[in-house]
Amino acid sequence: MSAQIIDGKAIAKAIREKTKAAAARLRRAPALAVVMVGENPASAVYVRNKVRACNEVGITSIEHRLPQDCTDERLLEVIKALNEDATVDGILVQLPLPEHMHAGLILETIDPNKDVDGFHIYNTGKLVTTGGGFKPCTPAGIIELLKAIDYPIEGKHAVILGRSNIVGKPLAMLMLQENATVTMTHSHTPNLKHYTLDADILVAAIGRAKYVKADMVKPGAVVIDVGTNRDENGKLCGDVDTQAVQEVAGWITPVPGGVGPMTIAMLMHNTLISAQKRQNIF
Ligand SMILES: NC(=O)C1=CN([C@@H]2O[C@H](COP(=O)(O)OP(=O)(O)OC[C@H]3O[C@@H](n4cnc5c(N)ncnc54)[C@H](OP(=O)(O)O)[C@@H]3O)[C@@H](O)[C@H]2O)C=CC1
Ligand SMILES: Nc1nc(=O)c2c([nH]1)NC[C@@H]1CN(c3ccc(C(=O)N[C@@H](CCC(=O)O)C(=O)O)cc3)C=[N+]21
Ligand SMILES: [Mg+2]
Repeated sequence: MSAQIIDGKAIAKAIREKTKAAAARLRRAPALAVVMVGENPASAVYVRNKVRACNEVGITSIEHRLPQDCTDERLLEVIKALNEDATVDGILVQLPLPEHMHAGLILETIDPNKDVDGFHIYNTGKLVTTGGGFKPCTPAGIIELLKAIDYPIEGKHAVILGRSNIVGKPLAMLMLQENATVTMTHSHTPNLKHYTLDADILVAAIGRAKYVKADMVKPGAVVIDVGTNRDENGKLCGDVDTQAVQEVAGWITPVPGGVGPMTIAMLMHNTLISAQKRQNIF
């Protein structure tokens, strides 16, 4: 048996095209401010990909680069100015921030109505209660991938490896909304395999290269690989041992070309929604 590959690149492209068409109907192009502090090389790649997507979709991108030794106060000034700038629809502060800064505090100063990452506690609160806020891009992109392959989430057992605030936890909430039965696991979970072998949908978001092996996966399962790691040869790889697992799984996302492009497509989508709201489209 060999899994079908979920083509995140193609699905993301379709979302960007829809976003582009809708953005062109606005009075003013949506604008996204991307703030990057320091010189993290991985962050630089993602920021470049985000700016490229903005250009393609017709979103104005505003890049702010601050030095590694930037203070919380300086970054807060930049965010305050962006909050007050009526032409800015989305604000994204690239994570991780340097060690000496207080990321939690900083994220709470972004105007929740411009928080297109969906990381502010206001949007987190909406996510767990009524819905309607900005949904974090990676989890939202994963739900879109499952919809694109017409996979019925309702009643399925979704097992999530990793409980970060940006992937694992918000994804659990979205899966619950879709009526999955959700199991969250983390580094203190004993006998992980016990859970993964029962998963209809297995999501790996732990940051460990090729950690998920074929003997951990139920035959026919949908395997979603969020990991963005480097293998022993410095090559980009996921949290899943793709080559082995694709012999067991029913569906699998590749790295690159799976979840990563969806994260960026959903960021474009969220920025569009923000601009539409600001321009009273709905
Ligand atoms: N493609 C994309 O768009 C994105 C990719 N990523 C990638 O996804 C990966 C995860 O990132 P992120 O969500 O930020 O996670 P973090 O690095 O913040 O946290 C990792 C999580 O995995 C858990 N964990 C670590 N080892 C194990 C293990 N052996 N078994 C079970 N759980 C484990 C940790 O548990 P504990 O809480 O107990 O420490 C923690 O909850 C990274 O590779 C990152 O680069 C991230 C965001 C977007
Ligand atoms: N405020 C904030 N928001 C984020 O959304 C955010 C963040 N900080 N910090 C880091 C993580 C990680 N992340 C990725 C985005 C795109 C790819 C992506 O495009 N991946 C490509 C490959 C890219 C490459 O070649 O390295 C792919 O999988 O095909 C990966 C990872 C967003 N994150
Ligand atoms: Mg990917």
